[in-house]
Amino acid sequence: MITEQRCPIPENETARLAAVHSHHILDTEPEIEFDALTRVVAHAFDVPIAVIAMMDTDRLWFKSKVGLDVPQLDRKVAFCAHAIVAPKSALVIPDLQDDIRFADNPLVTNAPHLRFYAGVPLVDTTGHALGTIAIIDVQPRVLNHAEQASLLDCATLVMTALQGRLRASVLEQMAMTDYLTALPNRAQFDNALSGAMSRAMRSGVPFSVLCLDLNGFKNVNDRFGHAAGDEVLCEVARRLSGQLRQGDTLARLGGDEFAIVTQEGDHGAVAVLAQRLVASVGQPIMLSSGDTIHVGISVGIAPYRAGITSTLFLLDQADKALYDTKHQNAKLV
Ligand SMILES: Nc1nc2c(ncn2[C@@H]2O[C@H](COP(=O)(O)OP(=O)(O)OP(=O)(O)O)[C@@H](O)[C@H]2O)c(=O)[nH]1
Repeated sequence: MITEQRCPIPENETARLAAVHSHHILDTEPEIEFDALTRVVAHAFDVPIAVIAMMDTDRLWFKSKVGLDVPQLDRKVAFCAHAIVAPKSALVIPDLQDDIRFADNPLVTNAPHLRFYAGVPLVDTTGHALGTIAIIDVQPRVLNHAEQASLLDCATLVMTALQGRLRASVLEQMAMTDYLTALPNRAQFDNALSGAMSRAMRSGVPFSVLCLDLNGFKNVNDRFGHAAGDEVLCEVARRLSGQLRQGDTLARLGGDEFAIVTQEGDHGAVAVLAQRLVASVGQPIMLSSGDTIHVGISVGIAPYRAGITSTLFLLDQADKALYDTKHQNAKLV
């Protein structure tokens, strides 16, 4: 008879899950620092199975594993579900058959007939247990104090690697983001443009590049101050974003210059988009001081054509078109 399996849920489960997800590690590819550690642990403790696992909503997902050939387990049958409810200590079960919580667990009663489990919670700086590092055997075992201390040290090493990974991704995100508007910056725009160019050359997916520059922005700074100028740049960023479709990339290249990679390739359709962008930026902008100001924006368009292989060339074409537009607008004033 198969009994229904239940598992305890930590009190702070919502915050714990948010902490797990903040690491963006679930379903990622294997990484050498975690795989090396599970190999060392399996060897040092002389166990057939060692895992580094993250507890998701209803599954235990293995970031790294030795001796197991499944990518994840149902949370209800995972021993780790019991380990994470007590984040400050190791959970050591010398014989799973002798423990009422696990004696009817299908991993114990059926193949692979597990008998021993020791797991140390992986606790982040806010005290949330993200998962465990665990050793598992098909025979009962005893883990002495020195061995438990070693497994605790291994958990510290895993957390050090996880925090390093998180720091690297935060830094990478910062390096790709404009600090004022939170739009992609020039570096991220270049990546998006290269991606669009590769897709267009490989499978003919069309796209266009737009360069945009505010008109008379210097006056805003001069009349209302730099902080007001910053407010205008943020509002312009919001308005431009509001006109775009998912998959388009809007970036602030610097100062009052913006650029867009749009998946639209038809010149007529892109011209209509440009008109919408100009109209939306041209609406009055209310500053937090209560002042209302008007700024305009000029747009230059360069659609991708077969035979173009350089992103710089395309950007240059859009830039030239922008300055033609600026020149014409200036003559009209
Ligand atoms: N407030 C603010 N101003 C900035 C920022 N970066 C650049 N600027 C200012 O933006 C202005 C850009 O200069 P211009 O391109 O000549 O401004 P413009 O008056 O729009 O000139 P045209 O494009 O010829 O109409 C300069 O005064 C810069 O000091 C920023 O982050 N915040």
